[in-house]
Amino acid sequence: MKITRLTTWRLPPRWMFLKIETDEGIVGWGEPVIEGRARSVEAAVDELSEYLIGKDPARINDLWQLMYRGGFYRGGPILMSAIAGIDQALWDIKGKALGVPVYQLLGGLVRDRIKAYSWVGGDRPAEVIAGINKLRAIGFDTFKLNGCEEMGIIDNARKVDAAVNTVAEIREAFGKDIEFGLDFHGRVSAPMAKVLIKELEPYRPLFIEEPVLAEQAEYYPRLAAQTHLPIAAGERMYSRFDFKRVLDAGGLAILQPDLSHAGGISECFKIAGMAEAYDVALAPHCPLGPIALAACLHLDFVSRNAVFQEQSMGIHYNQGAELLDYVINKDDFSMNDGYFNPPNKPGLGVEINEELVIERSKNAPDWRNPVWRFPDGSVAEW
Ligand SMILES: O=C(O)[C@H](O)[C@@H](O)[C@@H](O)[C@H](O)CO
Ligand SMILES: [Mg+2]
Repeated sequence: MKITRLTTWRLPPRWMFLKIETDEGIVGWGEPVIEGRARSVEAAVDELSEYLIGKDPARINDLWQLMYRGGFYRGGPILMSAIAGIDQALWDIKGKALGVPVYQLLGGLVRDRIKAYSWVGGDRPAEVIAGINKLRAIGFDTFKLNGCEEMGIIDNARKVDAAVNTVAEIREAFGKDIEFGLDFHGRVSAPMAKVLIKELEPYRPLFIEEPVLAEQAEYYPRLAAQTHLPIAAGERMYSRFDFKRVLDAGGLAILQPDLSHAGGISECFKIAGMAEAYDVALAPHCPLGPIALAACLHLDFVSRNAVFQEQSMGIHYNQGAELLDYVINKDDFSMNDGYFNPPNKPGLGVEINEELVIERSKNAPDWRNPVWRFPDGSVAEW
């Protein structure tokens, strides 16, 4: 079999789908994208296609190494997201050619279902509580919300109290009937993370995500030493070589590689094994679309240390399209009691409505995240 063509479509809400065609008619789908830099990743996929056209798609390991090492420069969000989407599509082709779901090619099921969690948008306590109630009604009992709004490098007690108050009101409203992670979203400096985490301890959130930015990873062990709360990070790390440093340094209880940013299934499968060796849990990051989610699920179903799976149904970013809008076999992604079942169809198990993809790509938004500024005019982390 030979790869004949790679085609990308940027799509609402902020996704990009890749189709890889072969001379035997088998097609693979992937989701290479960096939210807000879709056109850069699209250009990277086009450049990498020079290594792929005419090659055997079954040789995923060799093609991965060629894309990663062949261009001298490597790593980072753009190149690793392009490689990630291509890798997903190659695994899709391999599974379809052999007539088995990708998880079978990675050793088979390690569990029968995987718990899902859902984002709850909004920053006012009342909005968050209303959002949780809506999602509980469809079976979720585990959530993630922003831990705070923008936070100055050294900020005041009122800002800290506002963040803590939202959490206090959630616990007040739901007690321990629900669990929630708090995503600091990299908005918080190391000094303020110490203060915020201390004040949040009594409310026992399930985890604190990106308490500081990945480029401040040396603070993860220091923050972990001061708190009992599990610390999670990984969406802005892009390869085994990024993750090996944080695993060696310690401090992270949960790794959150994104299968559309960290080199795809091949790379994240290795990262999952590295994490298990350090007794670190795996919770793949996935605020994106259905192909990215399917790739995560295949990894969840072969990784004993996978604990819960992010998915974007109802996420505040999905303006203009919802998680399963482009999927024909929607039922395969329905949840029971807040759990996903294994994707059992050959390949990734996602049947894409290509006609709709082509149609909706005609007016794809060029999504950008908001740029926040402090009252003094300086740029704040979003
Ligand atoms: O945990 C999450 O889902 C992420 O922090 C998410 O909010 C961001 O990755 C967002 O997609 C960036 O545009
Ligand atoms: Mg996050």
